[in-house]
Amino acid sequence: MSRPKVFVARQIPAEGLERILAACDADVWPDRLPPSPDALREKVRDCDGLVSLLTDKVDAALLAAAPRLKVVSNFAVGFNNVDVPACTARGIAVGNTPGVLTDATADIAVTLLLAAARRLGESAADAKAGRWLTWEPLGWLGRDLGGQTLGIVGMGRIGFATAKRLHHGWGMKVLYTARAPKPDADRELGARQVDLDTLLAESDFVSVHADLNPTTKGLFNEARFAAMKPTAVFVNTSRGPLVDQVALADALRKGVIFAAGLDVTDPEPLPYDHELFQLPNCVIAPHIASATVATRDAMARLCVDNLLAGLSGKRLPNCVNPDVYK
Ligand SMILES: NC(=O)C1=CN([C@@H]2O[C@H](COP(=O)(O)OP(=O)(O)OC[C@H]3O[C@@H](n4cnc5c(N)ncnc54)[C@H](OP(=O)(O)O)[C@@H]3O)[C@@H](O)[C@H]2O)C=CC1
Ligand SMILES: O=CC(=O)O
Repeated sequence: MSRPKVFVARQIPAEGLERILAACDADVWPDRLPPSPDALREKVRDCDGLVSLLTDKVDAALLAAAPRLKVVSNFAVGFNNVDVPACTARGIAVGNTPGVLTDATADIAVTLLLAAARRLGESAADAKAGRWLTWEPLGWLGRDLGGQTLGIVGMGRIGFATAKRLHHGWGMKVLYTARAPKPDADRELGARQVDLDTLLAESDFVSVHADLNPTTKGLFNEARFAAMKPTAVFVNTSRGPLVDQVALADALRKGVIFAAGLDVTDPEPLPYDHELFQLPNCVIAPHIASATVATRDAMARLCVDNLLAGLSGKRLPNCVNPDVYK
């Protein structure tokens, strides 16, 4: 029997790649930069399976070019790069990698929150550039976390893990928005579900963890930043398009909010001359929240489990479109 044909859209950790190569006829994109849409379409033409990354758009045009495709295994928990309804309509199962990156991502949310609150990016840059003149009582004053109010927008896995760290570690009070109540968060953290207006008005720190979907796209606009405290710190580790970046830059420049920490932007990479990079009260990481050795290994395991299950006609262990089995 012939082996399934698979395109792997980038190098992934070796353990995962070895399992794919052992079971499939696999073509692995060798470059550091992603394949262009045209190259991706060409590569999947006769493939049964695709390992995609969040930088690869899996849309109707791609699916039309891949008549044999049975499974798309996304190497990420977020799957906004995949047109899931189009995959379902074609009977293509879509997999993602939830859970194994929750802790690493929550760690970066807390890191950015601290860095923004304590002006770490700005002060470290000043020190490196020769602007560390002396110890100053009024130099680089930031904001304390202890006992402050944290607003979690999207109390899913990563939102909960972030809230746990900040509640248990810094005694923060937790407010959250969610589409359904989260009894675990209420019980374990004494968290309170509120509407977004209340969260923005009452929170000292706002951390965004909702996935990118039609209800969250552009959620953080001029009015939402204006509704926050002038002392507020805003953190986004979810997806760039949840934020209107012109409005964010304005809010940071005018002191509408105190500071921001971002792991995600729109576009990615953010051009190095973008205004957000020029603002001293904005800390930007290049989408590194899941970037630990152990986390990327674990993501590779889940991703390959999904791929191999889909190729053999089995239910994916982590399937984002279970309707495909109806
Ligand atoms: N920076 C990085 O490297 C990483 C980024 N991410 C991003 O983080 C996101 C979250 O991941 P994860 O926590 O595992 O996913 P989850 O699905 O567990 O959490 C997302 C939560 O957002 C909620 N939500 C969706 N829309 C809204 C809304 N309009 N208002 C309030 N809440 C809403 C969902 O509610 P409901 O329960 O009702 O669906 C869900 O609870 C990913 O989708 C991805 O975009 C993830 C990993 C790494
Ligand atoms: O952004 C990363 C993800 O896994 O989603």
